[in-house]
Amino acid sequence: MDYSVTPMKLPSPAKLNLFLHITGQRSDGYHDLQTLFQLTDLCDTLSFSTNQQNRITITPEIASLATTDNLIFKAANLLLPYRQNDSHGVDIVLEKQLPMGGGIGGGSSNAATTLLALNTLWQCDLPLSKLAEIGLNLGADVPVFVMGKSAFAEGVGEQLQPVELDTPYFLILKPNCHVSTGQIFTDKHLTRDTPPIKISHALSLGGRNDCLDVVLKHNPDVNEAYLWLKNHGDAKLTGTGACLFLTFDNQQDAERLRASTPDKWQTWVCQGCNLSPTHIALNQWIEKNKGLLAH
Ligand SMILES: C[C@](O)(CO)[C@H](O)COP(=O)(O)OP(=O)(O)OC[C@H]1O[C@@H](n2ccc(N)nc2=O)[C@H](O)[C@@H]1O
Ligand SMILES: Nc1ncnc2c1ncn2[C@@H]1O[C@H](COP(=O)(O)OP(=O)(O)OP(=O)(O)O)[C@@H](O)[C@H]1O
Repeated sequence: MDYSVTPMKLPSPAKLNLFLHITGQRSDGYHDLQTLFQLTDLCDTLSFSTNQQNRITITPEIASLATTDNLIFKAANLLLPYRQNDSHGVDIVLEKQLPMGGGIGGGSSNAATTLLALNTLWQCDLPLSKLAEIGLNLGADVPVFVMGKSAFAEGVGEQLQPVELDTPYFLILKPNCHVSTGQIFTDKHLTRDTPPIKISHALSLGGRNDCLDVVLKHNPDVNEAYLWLKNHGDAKLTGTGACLFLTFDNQQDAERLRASTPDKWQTWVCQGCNLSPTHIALNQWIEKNKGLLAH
């Protein structure tokens, strides 16, 4: 079976952590979290074409990131043992829009999109739960993108309960710095003892992020952007940053504030969604190519 005539083009969305509580630290050093993941329609795009040469390529290269370190490459390699059509490799074209290391999960999302695409193209036919388990080896945020639904998450982010959230608009702002997730999680002043809450409370919570104070302390640029955004509403940090966001009922208000944001910061306006754009596009591709898949 050669699918190369029908490249599969899939969006790879960003997530926001609407709140992030750290409820404890495990013996392996990792932290137990409770968080509300909202998927968004702000996306990278990945195009997958199978090849007969058994090679995995990614173009264009991401500057200062070796292909072997790219989570897309790692995800494809983790799926290789499950491939049913042995001679097939894949050529992947990445259109990157999501800022890297910004707390919106771009790398994790790219990995999840790759697992989902190749699960079909390589006819692995693994259930989503198995793909999520494989993806967890690449990062704590991969499972939510594999499962493809906005969700309340516990553990390190892998214990997921899908939720139906409002779908407001967001202004996302990226300060001009990179926040090291490892540095934030090793700071001795990090809040690590927030009492666990029940999912029934999670949807009505204000939206505190336990990493905020430590992130602001280490990163003056995030602090400056946070103070600016706070003048315009209930500014929040996603993940361990650096990205900050504000919520809006309508797109016009979000765009208006975006237009007045100082040029030195990158900004995006997007909308929350409950179902991942990746899954919607993948299902459409499968529907359209049913005939091919049946062979
Ligand atoms: C903060 C979140 O963005 C919330 O969605 C994620 O939990 C972060 O997930 P991630 O970027 O995939 O993080 P990883 O690359 O797995 O971890 C980077 C480092 O952060 C620390 N880390 C990460 C996640 C976690 N629950 N506890 C931790 O202590 C670990 O020292 C780890 O070595
Ligand atoms: N395809 C990829 N896209 C982006 N980053 C990648 C990719 N592959 C590997 N990486 C590496 O992973 C790091 C984290 O990327 P990512 O964009 O997921 O961070 P993040 O938004 O902070 O995620 P999180 O919220 O999960 O912490 C990057 O700094 C980069 O070195």
